[in-house]
Amino acid sequence: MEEKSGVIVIHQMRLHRCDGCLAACRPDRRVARNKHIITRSNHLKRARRVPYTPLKENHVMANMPTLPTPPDTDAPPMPWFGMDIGGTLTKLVYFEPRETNRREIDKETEILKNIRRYLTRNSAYGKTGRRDVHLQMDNVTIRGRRGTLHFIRFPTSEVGSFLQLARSKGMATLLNTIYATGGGAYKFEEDFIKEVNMRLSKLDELDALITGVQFIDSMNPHECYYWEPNPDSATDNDSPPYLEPCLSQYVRKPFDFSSPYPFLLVNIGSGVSMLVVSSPYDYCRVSGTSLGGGTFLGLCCLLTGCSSFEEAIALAASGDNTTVDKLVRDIYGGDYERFGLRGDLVASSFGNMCSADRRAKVSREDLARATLVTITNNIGSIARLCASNQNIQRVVFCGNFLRVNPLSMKLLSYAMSYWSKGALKALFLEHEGYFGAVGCLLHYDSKNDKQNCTDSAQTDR
Ligand SMILES: Nc1ncnc2c1ncn2[C@@H]1O[C@H](COP(=O)(O)OP(=O)(O)O)[C@@H](O)[C@H]1O
Ligand SMILES: CC(C)(COP(=O)(O)O)[C@@H](O)C(=O)NCCC(=O)O
Repeated sequence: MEEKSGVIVIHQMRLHRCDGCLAACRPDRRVARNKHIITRSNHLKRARRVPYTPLKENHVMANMPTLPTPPDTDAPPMPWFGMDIGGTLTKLVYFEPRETNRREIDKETEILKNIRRYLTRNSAYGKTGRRDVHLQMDNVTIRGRRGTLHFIRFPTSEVGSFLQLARSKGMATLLNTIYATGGGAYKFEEDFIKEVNMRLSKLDELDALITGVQFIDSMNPHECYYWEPNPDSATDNDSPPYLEPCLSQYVRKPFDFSSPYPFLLVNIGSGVSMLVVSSPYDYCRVSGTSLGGGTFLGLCCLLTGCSSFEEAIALAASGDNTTVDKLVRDIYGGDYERFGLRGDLVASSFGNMCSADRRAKVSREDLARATLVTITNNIGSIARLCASNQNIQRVVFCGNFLRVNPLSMKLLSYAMSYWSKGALKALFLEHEGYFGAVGCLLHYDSKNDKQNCTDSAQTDR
């Protein structure tokens, strides 16, 4: 750990970018492809910077007329997947090509057809797997192929069931390697080999995250957005920022993210990582906190007896944290004027729960709301400190904690703007928690398809 211009730097990592690792890489660059992939043993070392053409110049925006891109004839056979096995959720991104070329039609097996049909015709898989149909992206170009990205998630605790399903669908006969990231790519590596004879080619989760963010943003003009109080609504300046009268005034607006650098990327997954992204090819992790989405869900389950994230969010949406939290006015009887602390600000999260009387009266909804406000505000405070220490104005929040959670997004928007006196802007991304998996998909490499591996094994013999 070191201190740099007031910021505690815990793990400093530089984004590596090999010339060939991105989806739209040119065939003549592919020779250099795996040279710089960060492995487990070296991923904490600062990676060498390599020349790299920024994504925006390489990728075609979905809504713009494009010149036909010649298909990449060396590309691996379908199916193409990217996987992020996180602390709570596993994210799977599947690319479905729009057209199948003759070579593929000839080679397409019943197994591949069945897998395609199974993935794209369903939106639920077993009890817990879900396809986020609303996030589906049509007209995406990867390695010269046009197609659709499908976004699928399931709890990481169900990896075993996923492997059984993969085996029953015959996936291993088509693929022997999947690009994967997240802690689970290490933890479950052996299980993938044992259960389905599939190797995981592991990518660093923060590299994959940033690659995914840049790619999706370049493909989706509506990816980035922010929340702002509607100028037409009657402003209620007296309403505390964390209660409905204030929050209900916020409306969602698109943000033009075409010149984003530098920005702070705050990934709120089970835990939280904060990265300063200085250019398309340069980032470092400046901070993090263990109080993240996992903490919210864990505490909510303990305090309210709820059993899912959706239930916890629904409870929080109808609760009131002021019965649980001690406010400035509970301590001062009003504002703490000298330091500009309004009486309705939270002075001490859960501070009222020291009282047995108050505990006896508190509702599940109020406890859920206080948990959400506590976790969200803490992340907001750390993000704000990091951004101001680094002289950054744009703070981009992502991760599945923000899924179906406009309350936290509005709270973060309010906190960023209020505490920085309007200098900081909170931004959000539509594909919330899927960027790591997308980063993996973009790494898809012809070396790892079944055919090529078999060929090289034969050559070795
Ligand atoms: N269906 C869900 N089940 C569990 N947690 C969810 C769900 N949807 C959103 N979340 C929230 O998202 C967090 C996980 O976010 P994610 O970005 O997927 O991180 P990770 O990679 O650590 O799994 C959870 O801790 C929880 O707060
Ligand atoms: C270890 C992690 C990178 C794992 O990522 P996750 O599965 O939570 O998305 C993340 O949980 C994290 O950064 N935790 C905070 C550690 C800290 O800085 O205190």
